[in-house]
Amino acid sequence: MLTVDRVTVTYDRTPAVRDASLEIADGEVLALLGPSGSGKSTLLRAIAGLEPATGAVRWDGDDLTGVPVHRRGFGLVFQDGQLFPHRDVAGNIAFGPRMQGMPPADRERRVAELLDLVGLTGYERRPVTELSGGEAQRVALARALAPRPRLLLLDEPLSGLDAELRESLALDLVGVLRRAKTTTLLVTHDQEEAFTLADRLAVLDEGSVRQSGDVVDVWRAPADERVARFLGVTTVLPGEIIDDRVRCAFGSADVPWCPAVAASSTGAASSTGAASSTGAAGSTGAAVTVGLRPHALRVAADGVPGEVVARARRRDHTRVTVDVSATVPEVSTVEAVATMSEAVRPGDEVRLALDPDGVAIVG
Ligand SMILES: Nc1ncnc2c1ncn2[C@@H]1O[C@H](COP(=O)(O)OP(=O)(O)OP(=O)(O)O)[C@@H](O)[C@H]1O
Repeated sequence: MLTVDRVTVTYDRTPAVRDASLEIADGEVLALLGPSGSGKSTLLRAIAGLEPATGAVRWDGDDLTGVPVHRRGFGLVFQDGQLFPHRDVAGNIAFGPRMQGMPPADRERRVAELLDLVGLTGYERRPVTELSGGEAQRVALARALAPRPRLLLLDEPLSGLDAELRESLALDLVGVLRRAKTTTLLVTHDQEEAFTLADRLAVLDEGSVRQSGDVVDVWRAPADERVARFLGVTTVLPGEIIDDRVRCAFGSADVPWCPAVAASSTGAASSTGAASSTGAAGSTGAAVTVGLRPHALRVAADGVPGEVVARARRRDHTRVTVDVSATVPEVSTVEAVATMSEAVRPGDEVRLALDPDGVAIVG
């Protein structure tokens, strides 16, 4: 298990990482997510031993302060793979095992095993200068995994690739990490990548870890508005928990996962009701802050009325900005979605229905 205990990294007296603490259990993938400049790479480099830091980095309780990079047993993959250009694919992958003193026949077997794992069987003799960007990143991953690191550190491993390749390689990477069962820290600024690959998330902002936890828990219950907005929430408004449901100006939704649901329960068994009825007699409403992602508000036949002020086509839906100030004065405009087939234009009157899937409870 990796333990990062109050790590601080300072450049020219300005802390780039402040008092950061996190843990990664064996076999788990943790995504370190945060905006550009939030300190993600700096923290990864401190864990690797590439950056002087205060605080402690421990593996299974052993303090690694003073342990040089190559003796930590960690594998590293950066954005641009950084393969050895003068070695072929096999030469790159066999490098770590050779340094560990593995005999040639075993090395050859290990190289073949890893090429199979990353889907590049038969690539042994290819010069790395002739690989595509995606192939090069696969080789970089195979090279990092070859010495069987106890921790894999991935710093934006897919961000140099185009969108389509990125998406397919992210799915491949999930398979590779699951099969290799390697404990992994993944640095990314891309939420989708974090969601595809990680078991847990840590959100870094201005050098501090704002929140960490199970991916879905953090997604549904961001710790504050800043984290919520970073995780795709575009509308924040007041709400109330009544029974198992959250109610806000756009309607109500089942949120059985919300801690405030348990807190507001009067103890009476409350089955998950069907309709958005008002609270049962005796139930008390607990005030909460509701966060809505664009897909929480869908253009529909019924719902809160508003006027479309902007529209942008996306790959699989249409994103609309809707002025709802006449009906929901606390939020003047909201981001919402329409299907591709709905011909929605600026100036159109639409209605917005609440989709529970895009609802978060903030704080
Ligand atoms: N070697 C350095 N010397 C001085 N300042 C640095 C150095 N490396 C990083 N910084 C500063 O530390 C802060 C955190 O940088 P870092 O690269 O860790 O952020 P990041 O979250 O990884 O960003 P990005 O997603 O853009 O890569 C930034 O303000 C950056 O300018």
